[in-house]
Amino acid sequence: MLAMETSPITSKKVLTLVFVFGDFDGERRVLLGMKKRGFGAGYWNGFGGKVEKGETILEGAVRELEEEAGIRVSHLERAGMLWFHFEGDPTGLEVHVYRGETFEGVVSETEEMRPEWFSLDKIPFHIMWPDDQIWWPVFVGNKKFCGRFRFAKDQKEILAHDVGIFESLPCEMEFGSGEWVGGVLVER
Ligand SMILES: Nc1ncnc2c1[nH]c(=O)n2[C@H]1C[C@H](O)[C@@H](COP(=O)(O)OP(=O)(O)OP(=O)(O)O)O1
Repeated sequence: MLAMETSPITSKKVLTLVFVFGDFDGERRVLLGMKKRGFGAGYWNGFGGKVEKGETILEGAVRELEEEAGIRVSHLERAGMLWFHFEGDPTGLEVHVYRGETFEGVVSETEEMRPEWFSLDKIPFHIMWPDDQIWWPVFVGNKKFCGRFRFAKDQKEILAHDVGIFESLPCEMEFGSGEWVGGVLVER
């Protein structure tokens, strides 16, 4: 067991993260975007960002997808929640993960993201946030999940994490309490 926090979390930012899936002649692919600027630049990721005042988290997810990839989804399914804490930073990140299947519009490069479809057996984990490969199998397995990750100050090394599979969301897991189980996937 690893202690959950060594520096306290006193505030949080709420963010969204959207993955759109598609079938290409029987091959299942996911749309990822290369982040071109700002936080997470240089990583492939889903699409998303901060939820703005006056919008719901779902509305924020739909807006960010359109702003970053040029496409509009009519339905997003809630898939999971991720919490991130960087050593020494009192602001934690609460990320709401969604999956989409159908969309309108043409996938387009934007100022923030360069989108590309990836076959599910060729996900570029080595150029993604290091936590992604931990929760990804649960996510693509269509299970609802929640995960907590404590990163070192360098924002690269994961010091502790805890990922759980749940019947429904929100999950019975909290950001700032309990113990984080180092490197273990916990079925709850
Ligand atoms: N560790 C990790 N793994 C996977 N995905 C993420 C993280 N940390 C993250 O923040 N994310 C995701 C969550 C969001 O989708 C983006 C970050 O959003 P950001 O670019 O900061 O928000 P915007 O509102 O688009 O920012 P600006 O418009 O101010 O540039 O990464």
